[in-house]
Amino acid sequence: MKQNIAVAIDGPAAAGKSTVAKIIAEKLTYVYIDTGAMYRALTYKAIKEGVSLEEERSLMNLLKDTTIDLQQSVEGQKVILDGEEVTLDIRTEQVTNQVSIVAKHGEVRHEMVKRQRELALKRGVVMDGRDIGTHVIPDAEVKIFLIASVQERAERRHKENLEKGFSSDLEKLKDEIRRRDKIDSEREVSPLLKAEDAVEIDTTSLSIIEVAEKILRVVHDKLDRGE
Ligand SMILES: Nc1ncnc2c1ncn2[C@@H]1O[C@H](COP(=O)(O)OP(=O)(O)O)[C@@H](O)[C@H]1O
Ligand SMILES: Nc1ccn([C@@H]2O[C@H](COP(=O)(O)OP(=O)(O)O)[C@@H](O)[C@H]2O)c(=O)n1
Repeated sequence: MKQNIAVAIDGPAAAGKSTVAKIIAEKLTYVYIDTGAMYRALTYKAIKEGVSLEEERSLMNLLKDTTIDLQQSVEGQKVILDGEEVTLDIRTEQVTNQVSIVAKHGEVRHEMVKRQRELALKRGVVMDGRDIGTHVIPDAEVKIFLIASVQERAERRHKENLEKGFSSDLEKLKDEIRRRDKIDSEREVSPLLKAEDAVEIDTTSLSIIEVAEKILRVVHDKLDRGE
């Protein structure tokens, strides 16, 4: 029976992917890989170095000299950019609102996908993003597509912001989520899409634990069948 499989979790912004991916990885003692953090890290560096986010060539020049490490720690996943921790820096509104522009570029995606596939090679991974089931690990044993209404997703982010002591505007969050979903879904290269063989879960009226339990059930069914 296969014990180390790949679990791919995709879906739009703030659907709950990273929250449940971390829980699933912990329960299975798998490695959690946040692919969004990789696009965010490149976006952060490009903004800091004044590189145009629209210019694919310049971004590729930057990316080829960039290391992005995802480290597991007791406090959660740390994102290390060129040896410096940027875990919190890549979550600012400025990065969030521009990351989808960087993620549109085909060559950037090609390089990121190459790095992500290397991380998934050994299996025993839970990877979340937008194109994991369709493109990064098309042969993932379990594929999940999480969705929730825009209202619910914006409310979740709003609550999260307020809890962190950040200022937050619900209407603005709704607009930003809609805008990012649109760019991610309409881009030419590996857009946000449910894989044909993915299990879709609408998390709008489900708790975090309920979502995690549903996914774990799919994983255990797969492991029990030994496929
Ligand atoms: N099922 C759920 N019910 C309520 N809140 C949730 C649920 N899933 C996630 N959240 C909260 O919503 C916010 C966004 O979740 P996150 O995992 O960051 O989404 P994503 O990785 O898809 O962008 C977080 O504050 C998280 O705690
Ligand atoms: N596999 C992935 C992961 C993220 N991304 C891009 O990176 C952005 C940030 O991803 P994220 O997972 O950190 O976003 P949140 O949903 O957590 O806000 C997305 O909006 C996409 O533009 C992508 O294109 N492909």
